[in-house]
Amino acid sequence: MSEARDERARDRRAGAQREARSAGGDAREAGAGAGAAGSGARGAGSGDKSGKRPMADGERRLTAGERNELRRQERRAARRTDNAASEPRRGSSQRGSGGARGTDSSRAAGAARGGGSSRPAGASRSGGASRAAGASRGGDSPRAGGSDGAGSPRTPASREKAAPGDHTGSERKPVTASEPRRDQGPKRHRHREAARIEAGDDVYRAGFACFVGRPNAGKSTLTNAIIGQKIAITSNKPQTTRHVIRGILHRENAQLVLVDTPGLHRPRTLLGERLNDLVREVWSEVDVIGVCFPADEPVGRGDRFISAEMAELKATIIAVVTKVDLVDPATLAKHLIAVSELHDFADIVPVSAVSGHQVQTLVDVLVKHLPESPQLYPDDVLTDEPEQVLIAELIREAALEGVRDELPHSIAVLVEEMMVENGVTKIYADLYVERDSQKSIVIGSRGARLKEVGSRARAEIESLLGSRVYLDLHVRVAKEWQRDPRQLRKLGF
Ligand SMILES: Nc1nc2c(ncn2[C@@H]2O[C@H](COP(=O)(O)OP(=O)(O)OP(=O)(O)O)[C@@H](O)[C@H]2O)c(=O)[nH]1
Repeated sequence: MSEARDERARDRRAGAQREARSAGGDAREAGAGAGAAGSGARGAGSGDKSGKRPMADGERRLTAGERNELRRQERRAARRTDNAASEPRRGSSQRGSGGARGTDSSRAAGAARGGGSSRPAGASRSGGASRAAGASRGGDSPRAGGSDGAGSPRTPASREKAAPGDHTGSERKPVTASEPRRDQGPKRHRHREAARIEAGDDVYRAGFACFVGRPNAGKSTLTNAIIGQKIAITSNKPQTTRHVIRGILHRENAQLVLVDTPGLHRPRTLLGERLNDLVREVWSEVDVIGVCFPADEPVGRGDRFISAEMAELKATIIAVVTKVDLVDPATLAKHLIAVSELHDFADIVPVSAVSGHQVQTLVDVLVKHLPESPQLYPDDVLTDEPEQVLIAELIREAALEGVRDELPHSIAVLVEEMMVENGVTKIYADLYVERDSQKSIVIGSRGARLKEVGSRARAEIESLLGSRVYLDLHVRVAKEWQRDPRQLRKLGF
């Protein structure tokens, strides 16, 4: 099955390359035309309005698809080199070196979070809430499994199929959650063993976790709060997240790879279907899943649906009650009880990503359920996402500000070209919408809105890259791109 998936992925990549190559010519022509036609559609940069670097005879710029493929190949090669270099460190000796490695990065991440205290912000809510969660599990529910997955009556069919002894920590390689651990044969459910070992032991743990939940539940904000850097964009528009983005938290005795996924939703377009497929693929590959329930909204049908979907997964499932800063303790207590009745969660953790309340506690709980494993990523890596993707996302986030109705869903961004000149990173990006009317809204009167979007995005990109940025934004119409397989491929879906 994984071979078939490999093959499909190869086909997709080859198709995307072909697509990118053929689209490259059109895009350049269209760009030149639009540039000449109206400066209103360009904005945000400073100076150098003339456009891109002149090409030498016979020279051709790589398209975004080709550049991404090149980077992917480079990353794969780098990982292979890392694997080879770290081979002697695998196994038990890994733990000692992991200790020394983890300290600084995890301290840095904590500092960046601006608090990082494991003490909950509101004493009454914090201790109370997590006790309340425990109490409601133990008291109101007949299931008393606690956090030990081994005591749980739930036994997914997939677990039964797994062959014993097929996985040891020393076999693990630095892989991404979207690239399944194919080299390991059938998977065993390591989290049971992990949960059996008390937190705070001297075991090195590493693995993948993700947050799921209805759109707008606070998944991306929580991911950023845990990683300590903005790796995922957020907005108050549902279905903001469209990419699977991995953030890596380094601790002295653990490495937690958080996979930010789009919210599961009823798909209305081909894009929606693809995003849902992506989410389910991630679910089947991670070690721990935190189902997010926003505390300020009653438990509803969507929450019940998602909780039911969890039952068949191999991962350890915990509940995360988000946005607790928005409700009073009594409302929170009721909410915790309602959540505990949805599913036999291994743990229930109330948090606020905005105030930082219990974020560290949540990290402890996630790590507790990770398997014993060697380090998966090098020390200083916070995300394995290509810069271009992060930058495109920051531009999209800026463009989402202040737009409403269907427009947020119609916006897509592709970074066409990036280069560094005299210490300035020059970025040429296209912002796609689906209709001409949307194009006028995004550009605004005399280009004012686009300029604002550019300034906001540029500030965020400068903070990401740590360098001065020149940003050239170009608005294009790609009719009905959310329903068009060709356009979707071009835009990276
Ligand atoms: N007050 C408060 N607001 C929060 C908190 N966490 C998230 N939010 C807000 O809730 C909104 C949605 O947050 P996101 O992190 O984008 O939600 P998401 O679940 O990733 O959304 P999708 O991408 O649609 O799946 C944003 O406006 C956040 O600022 C929190 O702890 N407290």
